[in-house]
Amino acid sequence: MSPAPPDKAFPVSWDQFHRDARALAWRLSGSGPFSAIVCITRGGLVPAAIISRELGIRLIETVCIASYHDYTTQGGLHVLKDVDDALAANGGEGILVVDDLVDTGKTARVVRDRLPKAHVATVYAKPLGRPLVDTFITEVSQDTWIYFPWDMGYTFQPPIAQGSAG
Ligand SMILES: O=P(O)(O)OC[C@H]1O[C@H](OP(=O)(O)OP(=O)(O)O)[C@H](O)[C@@H]1O
Ligand code: HPA
Ligand SMILES: [Mg+2]
Repeated sequence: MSPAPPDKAFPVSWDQFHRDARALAWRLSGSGPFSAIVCITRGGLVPAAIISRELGIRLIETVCIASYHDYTTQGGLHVLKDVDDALAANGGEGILVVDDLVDTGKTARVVRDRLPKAHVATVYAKPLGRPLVDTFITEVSQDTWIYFPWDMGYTFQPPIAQGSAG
């Protein structure tokens, strides 16, 4: 049986995401210099674009990992594309790994095992995954689902008095 979906919702607008990703870049500006970004697709693509612009990092590599196949349910972890061997050669020293969030930490663990000396950064973090990241901006509880702007659209909201869940 699938685990219950998280109780709470944390919707993030494009404006909010841009602010939070830029705040992450500010925080990271004291930790570099970084020679390249390794972005965990797909979710890491958006913060990686913002951070690369802010920190002037133009060498961007991807590691392509998928595990949430059915909305909020995590399945087996699939590494669809690994990091380039040349970048991983010295354990990832001087490399910045970027993702949108860390939840259980399973995705970040795979990348850490591959790049043990890299600096791992996410915009959002949940408690189980938090030990796997070096830098993040906002923590939400484990029973919260983060709704990213690229996953959402505008829909009618019933008034609170008519039983809107909020
Ligand atoms: O800490 P974890 O429990 O491993 O979860 C975090 C990962 O889950 C999501 O990716 P997903 O597998 O949904 O793929 P996507 O980035 O292509 O949406 C998210 O973008 C992180 O990469
Ligand atoms: O809270 C989340 N939101 C979106 N994608 C995710 N992938 C793992 N956890 C989450
Ligand atoms: Mg992802």
